[in-house]
Amino acid sequence: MGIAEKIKEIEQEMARTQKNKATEYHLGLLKAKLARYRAQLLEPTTKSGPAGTGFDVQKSGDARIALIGFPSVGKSTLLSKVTHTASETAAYEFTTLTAIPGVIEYKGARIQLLDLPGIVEGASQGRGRGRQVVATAKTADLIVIMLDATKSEEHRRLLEYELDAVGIRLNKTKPDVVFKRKTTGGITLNTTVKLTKTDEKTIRTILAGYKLHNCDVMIREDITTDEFIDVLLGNRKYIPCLYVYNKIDAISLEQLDKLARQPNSVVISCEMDLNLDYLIERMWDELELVKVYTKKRGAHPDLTDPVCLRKGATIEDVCNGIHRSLVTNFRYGLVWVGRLRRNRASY
Ligand SMILES: Nc1nc2c(ncn2[C@@H]2O[C@H](COP(=O)(O)OP(=O)(O)OP(=O)(O)O)[C@@H](O)[C@H]2O)c(=O)[nH]1
Ligand SMILES: [K+]
Ligand SMILES: [Mg+2]
Repeated sequence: MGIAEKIKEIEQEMARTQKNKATEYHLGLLKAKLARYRAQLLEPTTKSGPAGTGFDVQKSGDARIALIGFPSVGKSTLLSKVTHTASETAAYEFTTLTAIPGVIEYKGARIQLLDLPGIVEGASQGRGRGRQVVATAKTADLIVIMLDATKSEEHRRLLEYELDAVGIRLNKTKPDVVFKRKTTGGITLNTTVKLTKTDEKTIRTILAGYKLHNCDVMIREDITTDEFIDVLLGNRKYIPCLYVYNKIDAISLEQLDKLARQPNSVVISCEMDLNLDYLIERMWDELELVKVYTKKRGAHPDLTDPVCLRKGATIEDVCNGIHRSLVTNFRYGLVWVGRLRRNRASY
């Protein structure tokens, strides 16, 4: 049996199993097993080219946004509208066959927008382009899930599933759990909050399932069993996501209103140029870029040429943003903080 079939089997068993206190333990075991198989899926399998790696497009600019969606939702149309790059668009599916980078210039930042081939259900398990698309999504600072407003709402869930399967966690923060492996001493499990979504027994079962018999675990958040497995596997990517509904020119006002009210969602029409400026503004907000201006002693700062960095950037990142060699000779810096964005940069 291949890994894909094993995964399917476990998923079916999980679906069959009723969720209650008595089955929590069993479900925990299944989840651990499932996560292990999925991890295997991502490992290179053959000598002929590494499986699970993305398209070979250089990251450039201050941040990368990946366009993920079913075929023909209008990804290439969007790229052609908001960047100077033209990507082929057509009414047939799978028009785009590789990653096409374009650049959005906005508020002094250069943001790379990656047009990607459309994906369908099962992309994360396949060996072909779908796998490459989801692997590329993993390298993005923001994922735009693009949807056709005229099509089924189900598409959104299917795409989320495919991204989840390769370890991408959308619009989530890393669980607040400290996990340390040791060589002896058994398991020390501490919690600072009451666990309502999982319990100690399940946690211990999962640790045993991973043959982790010596470790320190400190749980500081009311996590789920899945989130605990994420911590153990450690290779999860926590990436912000915007849901973009295109082709609103083809739906009723009533439908439009419903879509627009969903969290993290933007409604647009590429064809009729509706809401595209607002989309760029929202993408910029989601990236939480911080602009750093450099200043010579006794002079005003140069406001024309900022160094753009992601939220959480350090002084070292600023140095590296200016020149690779700067950080080795760097002794101290003076920092003035202007208007802070929603989430502040830490220095
Ligand atoms: N009605 C309407 N049609 C649109 C809109 N945007 C794009 N389209 C049409 O949708 C079709 C597919 O557009 P593409 O940009 O090729 O879609 P894609 O997502 O890149 O497709 P693949 O590369 O095949 O995955 C084309 O016929 C476009 O003209 C829109 O806002 N409204
Ligand atoms: K198309
Ligand atoms: Mg395309």
